[in-house]
Order: sequence, then structure tokens, then C-alpha cells
Amino acid sequence: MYSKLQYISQGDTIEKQLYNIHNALDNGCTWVQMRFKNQSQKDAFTLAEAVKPLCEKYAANFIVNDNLNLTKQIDADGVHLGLTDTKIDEARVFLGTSKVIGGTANTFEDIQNHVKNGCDYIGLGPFRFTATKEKLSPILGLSGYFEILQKLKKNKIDIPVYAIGGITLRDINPLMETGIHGIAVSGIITESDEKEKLIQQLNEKLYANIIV
Ligand SMILES: Cc1ncc(COP(=O)(O)OP(=O)(O)O)c(N)n1
Ligand SMILES: Cc1ncsc1CCOP(=O)(O)O
Ligand SMILES: [Mg+2]
Repeated sequence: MYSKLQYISQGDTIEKQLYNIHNALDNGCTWVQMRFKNQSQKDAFTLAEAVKPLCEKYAANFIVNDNLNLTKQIDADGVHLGLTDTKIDEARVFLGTSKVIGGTANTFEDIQNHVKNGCDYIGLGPFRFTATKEKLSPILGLSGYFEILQKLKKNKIDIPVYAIGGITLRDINPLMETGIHGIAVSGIITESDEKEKLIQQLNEKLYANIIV
């Protein structure tokens, strides 16, 4: 089963991205989504080529944001696709069944479609406003998660759902109570001066009440 914490990278240069990803891994993250927006193919490739062995060293899952070709080219573990990116069913045909495909959702219907099309996990959001991403979909808030997760349960749709968008430590307990599987975060980890402590606290809350 996938880790309950996914780190989404930040940085407008290869160096900043690598610094942030290395730090997240070094402080306990086991799942990285490389999100390097508006870059040349060459730079995205250079970064991905460096991130791949780094993630291997830390035994972390490595997925690429948006870029299907790059995912295949560097043999990453998978890709995350948004509602306006390549369609999930096309991506599945292109990547095959061994790769993880995550899909963004803002509604119950988005999730239904993603499941039908062979998606492996859902990034459901935004939970609240965040400056990390432009052009946000409508904000869901806790009540939005509650309603959508209830509908999933009622319709017997079983797929790991990750909450995303402006999430902080104190949001985890109420969010987990709605039935989500985990969270995808960028800002809180990137900006933290105490990453090890923060990641430990995030994981403690995410894995509370789970008997291993
Ligand atoms: C885990 C996760 N969930 C949602 C998103 C957002 O994807 P998208 O809507 O395609 O936006 P960009 O990240 O591409 O700007 C995500 N990246 N990860
Ligand atoms: C990529 C993305 N999609 C919806 S919100 C978001 C950004 C999440 O980052 P943060 O945790 O900094 O709000
Ligand atoms: Mg996208």
C-alpha cells in the first residue's frame, strides 16, 4: 500500500528542486512527486535523472507531475495527472500496468471516472486556498471531503484518496476521520525549519490507530 504522505517538490531551478527533494528524503519522506512546472524538456530530464537514484537510495517512491514521456523515459515509478492533463485511460495504455497513475479530482464524479479509467490513487482537493498552485478548483473544506468520502463508501468505490491543498499538521486528524488514505503536501515541508520533527509528527498522526 502507498505511503500516507506524499511530498510534492518545489523550486524554480534544478538546484533548488534537488535541495528540497534531498531534504525531504533525508528527513523521512518516502514518496516524492517531482513537480517542476514550465521548464524545458532538457531541464526536466536532467532533474529527473538526478532524482531517480536519490529516491532509490532512500527506497522512496518517485512519481513525476504531468509529464508522461519523461515518466517512461526515466522509468519513474509513476505519474500524477490533473483534470486537464493527459487522460488517465490514455496514460494507462502508454505506461502499462506496472506504473502508478495518480489523478486529480475535485468531485465525486471525477473519482468515478478515474476509477473507471484505471487510476491507482486520487489527489482530492483543494482542501483550502494555497499559493503553491495557480488556478485552483473550488475549495472543498472539511465538509466537501466528508460528503465525497461518504459517497465513495456508499457506492463501494475503494481507492486511496489523498487530501491536498494548504494542509497543515492540525488538519490531519479531522481529514483522516473523513476516510481519506493520506495527504499530499508541498509548502509545509519545503518551508519547515524542523523538517525531521514535522515529518515525524505528520506520520504519527497519519498512522495513528493503525495496527501493524
Ligand atoms: C497528489 C496530487 N493531487 C493533485 C495534484 C494537482 O494536479 P494538477 O491539477 O494537474 O495540477 P498541477 O500539480 O499539475 O499544477 C497533484 N499535483 N498531486
Ligand atoms: C499541486 C496542488 N494541487 C492542488 S493544491 C496543490 C498544492 C499543494 O501544495 P501545498 O501543500 O503547498 O498547498
Ligand atoms: Mg498537472
